[in-house]
Amino acid sequence: MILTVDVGNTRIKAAVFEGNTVLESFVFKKNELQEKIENILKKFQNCSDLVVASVGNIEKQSFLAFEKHLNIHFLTHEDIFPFVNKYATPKTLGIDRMVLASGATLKFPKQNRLVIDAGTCITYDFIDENDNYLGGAISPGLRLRYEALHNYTAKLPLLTFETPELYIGNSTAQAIHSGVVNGFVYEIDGFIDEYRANFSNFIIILTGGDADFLAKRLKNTIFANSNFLLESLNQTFQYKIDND
Ligand SMILES: Nc1ncnc2c1ncn2[C@@H]1O[C@H](COP(=O)(O)OP(=O)(O)O)[C@@H](O)[C@H]1O
Ligand SMILES: CC(C)(COP(=O)(O)O)[C@@H](O)C(=O)NCCC(=O)O
Ligand SMILES: [K+]
Repeated sequence: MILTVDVGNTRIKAAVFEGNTVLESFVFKKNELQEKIENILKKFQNCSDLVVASVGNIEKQSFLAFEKHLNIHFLTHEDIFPFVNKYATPKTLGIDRMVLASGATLKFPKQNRLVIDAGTCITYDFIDENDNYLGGAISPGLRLRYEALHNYTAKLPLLTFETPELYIGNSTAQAIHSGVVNGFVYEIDGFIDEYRANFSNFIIILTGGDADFLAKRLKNTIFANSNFLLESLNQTFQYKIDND
C-alpha cells in the first residue's frame, strides 16, 4: 500500500493506493497535516511508502516523524520522470506540474496531452507525442480571482462562488460573478481551442478543486478526474522504482 500526498497552495489531498486502486482519499488543511496522516496510517497499517509532491510551504521535515512507520519519498526535480523536460527553467517548474505531466505521459502513451489543473492557480501543461514536456501556462484560479478583486480594490466585496445568471452582470455582485466565473470558463475554452488548432491526436485531462464544476460548463467536452494528481503520484512512484 502506498500513501500519496499532494500539498497544494490551498489544501492537502491524500490517497491510499493498493496497486492502481484508490482505497480511500482525503482532503485537509495544512495545520491538520500531522494528525490526519497519523490517522490514515493507523487505519492503513500496511502502507509501506509515503510519496509527497509539495508546492505549498510544507517541506520534507514535516514528514520525517512518520519515518518509523514507512519510507518517505519527497519528490524533487532530481527524481526520474518519463518525459524530456524542455522548459527553459526546469528547476523552477512546479513539482505538481511535473507529476501531472508524468501521469499523463504514462497513462496516455504516444499522443499529445494537455493537462489542465484548476486549483489555486490554473496550470496548463503540454506533453507532445514524443514525450517532450513543452510548458504551458499559469493563471489565477477561481477562488484567487474573487480574492484578488477584493484585496486589490477599495470597493469590491469578497464574494463566494456563484454561477452567474448572465454574461451581462446587472449588479456589482452579478458583474463580479460574470467576470470571475465566465472569464474563467472562457479562458480555458480559449486555450483548448488554441491547442486544438495547432495539434491533432490530442487528449485533455482536467483536474483540481474546480474540475467538476468546470467540466459541466466548458463548451469543449472534457473528462474530469479530480484524483489525477494523486493517481499520477502513485504512477510516478512505480516508475521511479522500476527505473532507478
Ligand atoms: N472546500 C474548499 N476549500 C477551498 N477551495 C475549494 C473547496 N472546494 C472547492 N474549492 C475550489 O478549489 C480550488 C482550489 O483547488 P485545490 O485543488 O484545492 O488547490 P491546490 O491544489 O492549489 O491546493 C479553489 O479555486 C476553489 O474554488
Ligand atoms: C503554479 C503553481 C503555483 C500551481 O500551484 P497550485 O495551484 O497547484 O497550488 C505551482 O505549480 C508552482 O509553484 N510552480 C512553480 C512555477 C512553474 O511551474 O513554472
Ligand atoms: K494548479
